[in-house]
Amino acid sequence: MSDIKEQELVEEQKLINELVQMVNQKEVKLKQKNNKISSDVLEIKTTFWNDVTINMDEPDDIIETYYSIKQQSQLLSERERTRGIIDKQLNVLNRLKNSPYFGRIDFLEDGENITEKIYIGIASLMDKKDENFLIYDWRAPISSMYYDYSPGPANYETPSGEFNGEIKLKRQYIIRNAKLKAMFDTGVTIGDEMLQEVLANQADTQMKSIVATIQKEQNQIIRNEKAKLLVVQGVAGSGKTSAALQRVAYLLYRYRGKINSENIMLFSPNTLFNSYVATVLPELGEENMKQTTFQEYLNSRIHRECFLEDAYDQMEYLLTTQQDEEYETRMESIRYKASLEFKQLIDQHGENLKMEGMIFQNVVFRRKILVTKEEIYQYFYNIDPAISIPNKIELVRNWLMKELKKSMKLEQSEDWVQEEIQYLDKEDYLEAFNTIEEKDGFSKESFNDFDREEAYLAQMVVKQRFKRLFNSVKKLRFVNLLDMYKRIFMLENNTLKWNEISKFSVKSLNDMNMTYEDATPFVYLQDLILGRNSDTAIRHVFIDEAQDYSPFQFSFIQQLFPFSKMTLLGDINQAIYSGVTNSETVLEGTVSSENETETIILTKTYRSTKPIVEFTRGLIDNGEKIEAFNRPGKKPTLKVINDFWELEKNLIIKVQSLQENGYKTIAIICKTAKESKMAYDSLKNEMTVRLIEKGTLAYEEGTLIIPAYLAKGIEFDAVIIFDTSQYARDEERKLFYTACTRAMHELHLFSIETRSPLLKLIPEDAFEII
Ligand SMILES: Nc1ncnc2c1ncn2[C@@H]1O[C@H](COP(=O)(O)OP(=O)(O)OP(=O)(O)O)[C@@H](O)[C@H]1O
Repeated sequence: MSDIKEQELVEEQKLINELVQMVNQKEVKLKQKNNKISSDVLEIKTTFWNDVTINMDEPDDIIETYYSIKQQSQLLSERERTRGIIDKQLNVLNRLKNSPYFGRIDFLEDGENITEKIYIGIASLMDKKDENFLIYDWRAPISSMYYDYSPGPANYETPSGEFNGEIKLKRQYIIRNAKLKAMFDTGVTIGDEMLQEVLANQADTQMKSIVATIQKEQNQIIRNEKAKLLVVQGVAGSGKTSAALQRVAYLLYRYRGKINSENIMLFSPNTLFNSYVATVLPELGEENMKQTTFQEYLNSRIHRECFLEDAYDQMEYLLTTQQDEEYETRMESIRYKASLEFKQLIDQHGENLKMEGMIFQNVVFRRKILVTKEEIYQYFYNIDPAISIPNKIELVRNWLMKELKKSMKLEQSEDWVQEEIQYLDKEDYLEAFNTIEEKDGFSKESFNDFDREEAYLAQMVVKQRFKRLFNSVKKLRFVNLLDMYKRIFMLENNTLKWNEISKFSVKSLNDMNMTYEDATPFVYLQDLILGRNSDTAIRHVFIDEAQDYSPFQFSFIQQLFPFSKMTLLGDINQAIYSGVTNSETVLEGTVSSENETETIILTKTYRSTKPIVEFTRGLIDNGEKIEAFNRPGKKPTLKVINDFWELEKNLIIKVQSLQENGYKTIAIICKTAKESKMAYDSLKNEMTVRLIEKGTLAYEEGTLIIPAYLAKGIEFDAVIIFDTSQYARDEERKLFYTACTRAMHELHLFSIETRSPLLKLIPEDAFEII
């Protein structure tokens, strides 16, 4: 490093020290404020009832009491809220102490003669008087130039207008524990050196934030404010998930006061992924958005109708049951149920139901039909046809509740009630006695009292027994949704193989099995009939791994969040479901027809070393378009062995050598859960290894065995493909690609007897045969 740089290093370190000192001072002040608030909170809590005037004598007094309590509790919650904000600020200061900034641009604004040094960090820091920025938050408008421009002319937009000027210098820093470790002056993009440094690190069981090295095209995703629907199509490892999470942080900053983390929802591929990304936002001083998987959502909406197959079991079926005689029909069925045509058919069914065809269930109590389904049908269709189906259902419910109350009265004189009364506890009798006494006192004629007590007990017994029935009417269980869903398969339809699809669907529903492909259409019909369950509080929905959503599912999600903007992130080459079934995904065509849609394409990949990218790109169409980040590494290896036992031996040796090389997260990726379990059973006594299954919530460092479809979205230092010969069909190419692209530093493939025919797609010199 030149002398000037040495001098600059000294100056930068001096600045860091000053900033840390400033942060320390702010921290002390904030802590004092926090202590004061904590003692306030404690005091309010201990004196709460002393400071409240309670007087219940007159209505006016009651109102006054109410307001007095309300005032005190508001005071308490306001203090607690402030304490929460301070805790968050302390958390951010703590991070700034470790690394106050990571970037700098020297910007000369047009018309000015002083070049301003703009330091950029994970949060803003003001000077003592709170007048000037010492550090700018990476999300501030001015910071956008750091990501968008190289030295030279540049501009940035603020709500009050555009500012032009020139970037004289762009610099990046690596600061750890307040010590400057490295510093780079960068050119066109956020420097290669810095990225090299970051990407050479080991994979983590938790994703990291990328704010210091966001690339220009990723920045476009993060800061996009205009698109109602933003579609990001990016190759494996191009930073889609990273961009999504930094975008959440950006939106929380940009719309502070208007939206908070509760107004943002992320649909992620599985629960393992949820925990993988959980630390990114807190690392940036923000709270996590709401997060769910589509599967969890469906589970919450389908209660007791059927046994619901999940997406993972569907995948297992698709990958392991090709010889099943119904396999082809099911494929057709999956394809059709993914389409918007099927949605239209359900809409048509919904229209028909306005005039006829609703199916109800008898309301039954102790095997006695209280209201027949025909009576409910009559009542339903006697209501004004102009009223919507959900509103009519509401009216039916109210009517049924009244009918139940009538039946409850009649039931009290039935013999079974008398019988049950005899088995009541002493406590129940006492309760009856007390209630009657409290109500209007006992009379002198004890005989009459006895009758009253009996009547009360009868009422109590019947009420108790009717509770479940009331509850089920309240929950609209009298509507037979499942049968109405089955009816759809009796409608006329020109779809190819409709008869076969219908027969197959009805058969499995009759067996009380609901396939995954039926789940969304079923919930959609349910919403048409019972009323839509939309979430109007959500302002922004993110769908990661969007390639695995069908057009039907996407359209359904859009209706669930009517006031929300959407960001879809996906990679058509990782469309493992549609790859196997050849069904449409939302990323193909459907979304581009939406209004106010913007599409951003990412072709550069950051996860894997260059040799790994050169190997994996062979597996996909147009793979040559993928740009690898120039990170050196070893070529992937392939070893073909004779049998399972030899494979076991080889795996043990391979894992050992990877561990010796210092790799901490090593994944043995299998094609299915079945294969994973088999691999686990054979290896668990030979090494420390963990099996990842569909319900696994988190994983730790070490060696794990995982089915390819659960490894989606996450990454590992080294990946071992258990047996490539299992990926024999072209339909499994995307799954194979997804599995191989999980590797950051090393990729090793094994095959029993023969190698996968898919390997023919890869140039021989892209891997080493050992
Ligand atoms: N600008 C960046 N700076 C540093 N690291 C980055 C950057 N962009 C992406 N990465 C890293 O590249 C890896 C892949 O990123 P990410 O998981 O977000 O990609 P993805 O497109 O969602 O991948 P996939 O579709 O394969 O799941 C991560 O380790 C991430 O930290």
